[in-house]
Parts: sequence; C-alpha cells; structure tokens
Amino acid sequence: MTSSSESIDRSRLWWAAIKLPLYSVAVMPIWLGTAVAIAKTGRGHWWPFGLFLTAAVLILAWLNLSNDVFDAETGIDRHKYHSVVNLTGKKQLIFWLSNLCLLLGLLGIAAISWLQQDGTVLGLVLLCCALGYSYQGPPFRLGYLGLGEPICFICFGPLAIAAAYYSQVQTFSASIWPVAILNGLTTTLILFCSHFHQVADDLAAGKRSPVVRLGTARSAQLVYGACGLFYGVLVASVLWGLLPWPTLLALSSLPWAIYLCQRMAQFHSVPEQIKNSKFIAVQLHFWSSLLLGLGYLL
Ligand SMILES: C/C(=C\COP(=O)(O)OP(=O)(O)O)CCC[C@H](C)CCC[C@H](C)CCCC(C)C
Ligand SMILES: O=C(O)C1=CC(=O)c2ccccc2C1=O
Repeated sequence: MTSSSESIDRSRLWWAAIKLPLYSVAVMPIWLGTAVAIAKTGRGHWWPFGLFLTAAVLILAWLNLSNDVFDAETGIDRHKYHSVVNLTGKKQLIFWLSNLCLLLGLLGIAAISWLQQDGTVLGLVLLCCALGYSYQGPPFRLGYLGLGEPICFICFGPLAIAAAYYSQVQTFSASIWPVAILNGLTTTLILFCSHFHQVADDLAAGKRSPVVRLGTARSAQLVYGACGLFYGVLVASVLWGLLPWPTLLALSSLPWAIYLCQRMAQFHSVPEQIKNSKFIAVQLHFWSSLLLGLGYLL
C-alpha cells in the first residue's frame, strides 16, 4: 500500500473512532428537557443549557473512551481497528484522558448545582454515570449480560431529560414522560443496532448482547417493533393531549425508520452490510428528537 492510501485509511479509522454523529445522543436530552421547560414556563435559562450541553458532550466522550479501554482489557475489541486504544496503542493515556473528560463534565454539572444551590441535577447525572460505568467497567460489565439496552433507556430517557428539565425550572413534572420515553426508545435503538455486526466477536468474548441472545433474524423484527412503538406512543400521546400537536412534526423522521427496518430485515446476518446501521438509527434519533423539541416550541 502507498503511504498516501495508508494515511487515508488511518484518517478513516480516526473518523470512525471519534463517532462524531453519535454525540447527538448527548445533545438531544438537554434540548428536549429545555424545550419542555420553555413550553411550560414561557422562558429559558441559557447558562444552565450551555453548561449542561458542554458537560453532556464531555460525559459522552468519557463513556466512549473508557469503553475502548475496558473493551481492550476483555479482548472483545481485537478486530475493532477504530478503537482509540488500538489506534494509539496507549491504553493508560486514553484511560486518564477519559477520566479527565468525566471530571470536567461533572465539574460543569456541579457548577449548575452550585449556582442553583440544589444538588438534584448533580445527583441525577451521577446516577447516569454510575449506570454508564456499570455497563462496561469491571467488576460489573452489565453490557456483557445483555443489560445495556434497559440501562441506556433509563439514562437517556427519564434520567437525562428529568435532569435537563430540572436544571431549567428546579421542579419535576410528569409532562416530561412522553419525550423521555420517545428519546429513550430511539437512543436505545442505536445501541441495539450497533450489536448486529458484532455477534461473532461478542460470542467469542462471552458477551450475551440482546442480538446474541435473540439471534439476528428475531432482532431485526424487534427493530420493526421498536419503530412501531415509537410512532404509536407519539400519535397516542398527541391524541391524549400529553404532547402538543405540532410535535407530530416528528413523523417526518419516518423515512429513516423505514430505511432502517428494511435494511435490518434484508441484511441482519451480513455484518459488512449493516456495520453502519447504527448511524441510520442516529439519523432517526436526531430528526425525531429535534422535531419533537421544535414541536414544543412552536
Ligand atoms: C459506550 C456505549 C456503547 C458501546 O457499546 P459496545 O461496547 O457494544 O460497542 P463498541 O465497543 O463496538 O463501540 C453506550 C452505552 C450507554 C450506556 C448503557 C448508558 C450510558 C449513560 C450515560 C452516562 C448517560 C449520559 C447522559 C448525559 C446526557 C448526561
Ligand atoms: O459506540 C457505540 O456503538 C455507541 C456509543 C455511544 O456512546 C452510545 C450512546 C447511546 C446509545 C448508543 C451508543 C452506541 O451505540
């Protein structure tokens, strides 16, 4: 291979390692919690929004860098050339870099709690981080038992959205439930789809992800079920008056859902064809959550 094609390959691997589009999973709960708060109170507070957004991105960087470190320890990422640990060969450095991201992220959240003289937001985010650690870190590694998806739903659904809402208005409200369920569902779908192409490596490392447990064919049917549930909850919530009707804008994300379902149904057992399916799910998550929040503000 020539040195220029080697460097193109390397930059491709770095791009895959950074996973930039995935960072929308950190942004959307803050956007949604804030949008519901603005719709309810008529005003938004921009400093907790900005601080929370920055902190959430740093926490997601911690989650992903430490995931590469912990996965390097179990050997499950042997064939994952875009693992930051495999790319740099510096596990200790990445470990400390991930801890620095976590520390800075938590300092941002602590600043919100300190300025509001109320530890609730910090408590909720600490709980998310503890659950995030339990997904991948020793001695728990709950993701290896197939518990990643429920943890993901709880963290990116009710917990993160309640924390973002609380950071705006310093009270809780049952009105966050529909957006918490909808954002939790699409974020969890991203994680679920990310497991299809990894079945062989997961089996070899003893990781019983939901896709390993169910098999790829039944898992592909579950993708249909999850999308159906998402649009069912959306429409039912609008009909019951739990969501304002402009949130039906989120129905415009339907083409991404159809594309995802069809691709999973056709290629569920062909890793090469579905290795990027999580990024289709990211598009579904991004557009549906963006439009849900916009629907609240209109
Ligand atoms: C790191 C995650 C998935 C990667 O999984 P896997 O090891 O299977 O994949 P690769 O090695 O191939 O990349 C995501 C796991 C999510 C976790 C279950 C829940 C995390 C909670 C967060 C800490 C919540 C942060 C909320 C924020 C908005 C304040
Ligand atoms: O690398 C991944 O596959 C994921 C990383 C990540 O941070 C995340 C967060 C929320 C849901 C899914 C995922 C991933 O799949």
